[in-house]
Amino acid sequence: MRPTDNQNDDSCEVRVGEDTEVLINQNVDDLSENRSYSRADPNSSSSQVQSRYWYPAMRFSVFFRVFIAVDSLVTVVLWLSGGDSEYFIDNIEKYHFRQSVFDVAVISLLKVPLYFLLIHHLERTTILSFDSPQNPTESVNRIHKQLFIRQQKKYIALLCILSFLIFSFALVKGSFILKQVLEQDVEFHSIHRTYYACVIWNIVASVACLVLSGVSGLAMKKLQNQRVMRYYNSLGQEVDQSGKPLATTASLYKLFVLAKPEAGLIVAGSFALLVTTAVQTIAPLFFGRVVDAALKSMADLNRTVMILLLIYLGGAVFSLFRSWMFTLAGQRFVARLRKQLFRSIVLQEIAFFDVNRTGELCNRLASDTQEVQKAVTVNMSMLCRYLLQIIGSLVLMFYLNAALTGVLLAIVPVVSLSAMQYGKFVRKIGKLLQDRLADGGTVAEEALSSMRTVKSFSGETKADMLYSDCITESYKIGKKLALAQGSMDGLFSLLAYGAISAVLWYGGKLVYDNSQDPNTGITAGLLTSFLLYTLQVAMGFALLSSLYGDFMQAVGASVRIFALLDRKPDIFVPSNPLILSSLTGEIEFKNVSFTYPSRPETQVLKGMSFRVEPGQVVALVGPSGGGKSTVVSLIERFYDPNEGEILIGGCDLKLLDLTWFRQQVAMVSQEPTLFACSIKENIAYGREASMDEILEAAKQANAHEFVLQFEQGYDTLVGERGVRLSGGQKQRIAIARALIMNPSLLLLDEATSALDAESEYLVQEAVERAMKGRTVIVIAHRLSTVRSAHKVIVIDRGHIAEMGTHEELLAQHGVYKKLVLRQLTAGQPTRNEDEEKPGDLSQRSPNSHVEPSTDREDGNLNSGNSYSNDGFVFDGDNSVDLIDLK
Ligand SMILES: Nc1ncnc2c1ncn2[C@@H]1O[C@H](COP(=O)(O)OP(=O)(O)OP(=O)(O)O)[C@@H](O)[C@H]1O
Repeated sequence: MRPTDNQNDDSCEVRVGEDTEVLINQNVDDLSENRSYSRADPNSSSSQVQSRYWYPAMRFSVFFRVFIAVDSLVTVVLWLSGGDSEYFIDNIEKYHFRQSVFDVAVISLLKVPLYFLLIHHLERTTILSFDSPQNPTESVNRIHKQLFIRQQKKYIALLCILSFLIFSFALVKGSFILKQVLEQDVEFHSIHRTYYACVIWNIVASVACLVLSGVSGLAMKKLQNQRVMRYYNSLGQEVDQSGKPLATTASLYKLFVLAKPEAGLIVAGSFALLVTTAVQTIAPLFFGRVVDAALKSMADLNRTVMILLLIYLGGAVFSLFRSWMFTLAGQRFVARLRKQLFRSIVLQEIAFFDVNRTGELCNRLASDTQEVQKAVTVNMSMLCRYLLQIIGSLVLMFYLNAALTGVLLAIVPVVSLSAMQYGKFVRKIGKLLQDRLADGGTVAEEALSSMRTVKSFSGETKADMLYSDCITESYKIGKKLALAQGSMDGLFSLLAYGAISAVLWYGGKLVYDNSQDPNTGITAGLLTSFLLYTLQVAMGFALLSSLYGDFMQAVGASVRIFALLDRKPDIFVPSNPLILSSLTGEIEFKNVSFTYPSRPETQVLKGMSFRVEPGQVVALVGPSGGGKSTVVSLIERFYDPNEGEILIGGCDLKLLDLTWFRQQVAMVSQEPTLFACSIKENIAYGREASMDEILEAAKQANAHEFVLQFEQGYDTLVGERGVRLSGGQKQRIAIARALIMNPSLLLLDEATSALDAESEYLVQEAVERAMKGRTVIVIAHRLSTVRSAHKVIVIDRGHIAEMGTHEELLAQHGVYKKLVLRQLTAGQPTRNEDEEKPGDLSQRSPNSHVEPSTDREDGNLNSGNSYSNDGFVFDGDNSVDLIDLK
């Protein structure tokens, strides 16, 4: 951590509590609670880290303020609830010190702002008087410290005086009233009992305030130990001291904020829900009435059943409406959430995809979003419904028979506590199950998307076993979940039926009492209603308990969703990105070092420096794993270097507008990936293009001929990753895709894959055409490419081993010469010549050594001669027999 910048503006930001932010303006230059410094790594977007002190929400000043607010509320409620309105008005109009508490209420209302103000200033001056151990150079100077301490004392004194005055008043008033009560003064009319309570409460509260004011000085000192330093990057994300974003926490509240746009639908659904719940709550009452009516007369029975039917009809209409609104809200919510989540994922930096598996990310999009959707809509509606149903039923049960309800309620706490424990348990097992299922999903995704590789290695059984293992694991957890759920369901049933039996017994006794004496006990109809309510309450509790589990699962899913949603791409974005007037293709690597974030212990590039002039063709060669592709990835700015600079046209690549820059650059890789759409759409992937432009690009890339041979021409679908095209065809479409961008800088990873001679010739010709008039950086595998390059850079283990033209490097008798010799010695004709291809400047297999062919010495590797494709080695410093070219 390197402090660089003391924010010497006139404001000092002090974050107080979790969600309280206090901005204090002051004219003290050298004091700041809000400091910023740069991280050692300047490449991250979060390199500018700000630190702030946070004070806990549960602290003295908050407690004091809450107490004052509660005190005032209690006093006012006691005052307002004292007697009828006439008595109340009398107390104000004919105010009497010993008969009225009007003065107490007014004082308690007035003291709220006074206390709040004093407590606020006391806390503020205390905070300002603290030194900062984080940065002693920014500590408060002595004069200011004294000043703040003096102010702090002044506020404590004011608090004590205020509390003392209020206490004295309360005590005097209380004493007067007590004296009159004790002396049984004839002139004293006994006041309403809530007024007595008000006076007593006032005395107790004022004593408490006096004590709190007295200890406020001590409590304020504790603030210094309670404060916590928190760090934020320039995006406002909380980070640790090294600048890494902290894991996101999720809460149900955050989830509901996410569902805000659906508030209208949810409110409409909730209204319908209220009506349906009311219907369900009233219905049992009518069941009882039906029983009693049946015992009276047919007319009574018909009328009661008709009313019941009408009530049910209304309930059904609103039930339809409720279900429609909530389902619609859920669908809208999940669609939006998935879009947001996908956007957030695709915006992440490439390093993120090095460590996060595709299958897992797809799972977040599919199943986690589903869980969350269920929680905020369906589960939420069920929660409200069952809660209302339980409350409504209980109220009606009290109304029907309080004693019977008491019997039932004795069992409720046991059920609720078990439900909570059950929810926790289910949440834990549910999360495990989700994780295992996600693993299974990833394995399946991997296998299915690489079906050709799986089949060519006869890997069906292996893939099958891998997937089976994952599913078996999830099944084992599922078994536990089933047992837990089953046993808990059994326990709940036992409790519910136990409650019903108890109610039945006691209710039966009351019905029996009623049959003996109609003035006692209850009727059979009332018992029926009561039993139905009991069932309703028991069912409500049972369903609520399962909802708790669902909510907890949703919280688990939302933690993962928010971690993705809130994640800011860890790539530096300049506040004013630059767009150059033109991209000449001039590139300079200045002492660039790089380590992949996913493998921090291995430095891949070590202080690499080179220049590429505009219009040059630069070939990167070297042993496998040396770092050639990494150089290309850094130029594409998939990653930022850890040290050094990459200059594009003299400007730091990090300062350029990334979207603009990438539009000027095109990449053709060895094994290009096409998208599962038409050829036309694949060629125009980088930008909107007319059909003429597409045709022109395809012609340039030698693709036009073969595309026309397809029945559907440019509308032919290429299949997933272009699987319906041959290797050479895919490469030519990829070249067309690059050409249509008319890039100033072309990045090429020359194909080494086995193409037939004709196809290879066509690809090579297209590549050569594409290279004309552009700056090109090519990871070269062919001698012909290297020979025609303006500059050859030999990269070995992250260093530039050699640099120069082909001829210069050959003259050096170094790594490059070895490399060329290996290629030349690699072209041993094999028995099955038709299937084999020319050598490769960066292949590995330690194979044969043969006499160089004349064609190859000429650099003409595309003559149609066939050589062993893997007959060439360069693997670090492996020694091989060298044939001196001379
Ligand atoms: N995404 C990645 N995460 C971690 N390490 C990586 C990543 N990509 C490459 N590496 C490692 O970086 C080193 C250089 O790899 P790079 O692909 O740049 O070599 P290369 O010279 O292009 O090799 P090849 O010619 O075989 O393609 C290798 O050790 C490789 O394992």
